[in-house]
Amino acid sequence: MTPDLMEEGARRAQALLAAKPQGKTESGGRAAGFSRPVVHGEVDVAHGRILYLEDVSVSFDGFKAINNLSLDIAPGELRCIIGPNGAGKTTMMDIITGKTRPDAGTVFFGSTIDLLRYKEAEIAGMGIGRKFQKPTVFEQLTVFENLELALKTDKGVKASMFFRLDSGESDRLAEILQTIHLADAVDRLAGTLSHGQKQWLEIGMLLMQDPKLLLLDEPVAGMTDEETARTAELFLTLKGQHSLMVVEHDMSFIKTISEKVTVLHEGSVLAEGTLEQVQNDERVIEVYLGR
Ligand SMILES: Nc1ncnc2c1ncn2[C@@H]1O[C@H](COP(=O)(O)OP(=O)(O)OP(=O)(O)O)[C@@H](O)[C@H]1O
Repeated sequence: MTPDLMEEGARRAQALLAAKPQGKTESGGRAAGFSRPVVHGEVDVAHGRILYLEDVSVSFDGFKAINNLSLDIAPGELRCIIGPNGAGKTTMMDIITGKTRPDAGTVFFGSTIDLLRYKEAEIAGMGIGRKFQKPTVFEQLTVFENLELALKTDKGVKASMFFRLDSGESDRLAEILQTIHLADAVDRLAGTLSHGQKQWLEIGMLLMQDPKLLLLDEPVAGMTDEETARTAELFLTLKGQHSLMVVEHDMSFIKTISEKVTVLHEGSVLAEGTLEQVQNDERVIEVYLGR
């Protein structure tokens, strides 16, 4: 989530809390920003690509963090991105989401939307959802309220306080609760959830906005084995309905979910293929897997 969206979401959560008498809660000092204008338009995927990067480069103080990077993702694909520390994985996501502007190259959403012409919040509104490594949920709100908050469009704080879900939205919320394995925890304060459950809740908040493309940064870091297995299940459910780009270091998790894996190294694609293919690639073994 972008910083401005985080602030906006936090403002709304505060307004909701002020309207709802309750005991003291800990927020953990974090705030997510899921209430933002959802400007869903059609994304033209007729050419078989929902995301397309070509010859993208960016330098920080003369250091090329992304170096002529070209990559594309098919609609409904679940793509895993791996690579050593500093390979440029986060920077690539920053470029896709408009947080970082590249010095050169092309970044398209579908075949007609030039993402480099849009700001971070606009890109989020087009249906590109991003999940950072640490969970950012509103800890002092319930699971239900977090999901509800994620649906509220940019109606201003007052309007959002009186926001009511229509029946279609209620159905969607119930469906997402099942998908993220939190149907039994709907009334629990998010702050009382386990780390894995918070991660799922945040994914649920993104899903409430029906993103076309989800970027997920190390989603299973810090999870128990059981939570990791459930997250794999979750991603396999989401694949097809959404396109997913998952950055992970956990190879057994990748093995469970992956079809195509892209290996980044020094800001470029080093190898691409099935996990087995990239694991047997000498260059990959040298720079990453064999270390
Ligand atoms: N804003 C910045 N200013 C200077 N250097 C940066 C900046 N952002 C990234 N870098 C550098 O660019 C390189 C790529 O960083 P990036 O965080 O994208 O790698 P990564 O593949 O996500 O690594 P990790 O697996 O450790 O998260 C690193 O050498 C990093 O230090």
